[in-house]
Amino acid sequence: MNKIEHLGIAVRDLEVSNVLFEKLLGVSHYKTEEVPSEGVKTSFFKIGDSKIELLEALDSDGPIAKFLAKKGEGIHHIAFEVDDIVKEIARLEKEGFHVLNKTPKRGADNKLVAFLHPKKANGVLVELCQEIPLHSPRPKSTERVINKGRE
Ligand SMILES: CC[C@@H](C(=O)O)C(=O)SCCNC(=O)CCNC(=O)[C@H](O)C(C)(C)COP(=O)(O)OP(=O)(O)OC[C@H]1O[C@@H](n2cnc3c(N)ncnc32)[C@H](O)[C@@H]1OP(=O)(O)O
Ligand SMILES: [Co+2]
Repeated sequence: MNKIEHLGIAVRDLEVSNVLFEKLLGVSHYKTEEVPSEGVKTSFFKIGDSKIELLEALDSDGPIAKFLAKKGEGIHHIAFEVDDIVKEIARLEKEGFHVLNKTPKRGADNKLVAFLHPKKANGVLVELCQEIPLHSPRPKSTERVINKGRE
């Protein structure tokens, strides 16, 4: 694994939390993106080499809606950047982790992602992220780039 790619934070109202995090971090979010397959609407902040992903539930039965109902707002997952997600999935399965999706899926911010169950990771939901090469087809998720200058 290379580094922490982002921290995912579950929030009830993305617009309200965007304002809060803009005040906290002193920067604006650089994009919002819906990922309907995960039942989420996200916004991303970048400070230095670190990223924060805010996650609002798009529907009432997705992972964020369930998390908010059980635990309330707060840190939902930690995401690690990897170079080869397929290799990492195989390695982590051998190490005894419970990989929730053995085939990587499209995540937000141009990533392929896979998740490890918190029950086998000290109560932490872990996301693996691999950057999708630029020449790949666009993700199916809808994307609204706020700061086009970054792309
Ligand atoms: C935007 C795309 C992507 C990106 O590119 O960054 C994302 O970040 S998407 C983020 C949302 N998607 C996911 O979280 C997908 C992976 N998660 C899951 O598959 C499920 O949430 C789960 C982890 C398997 C749990 O689902 P389920 O078993 O249906 O829910 P329960 O509420 O019954 O929980 C069981 C058990 O696990 C504990 N739990 C649940 N979520 C978390 C969490 N985020 N962190 C720590 N623990 C968690 C929950 O409390 C239950 O524990 P017990 O009550 O002790 O049984
Ligand atoms: Co994430």
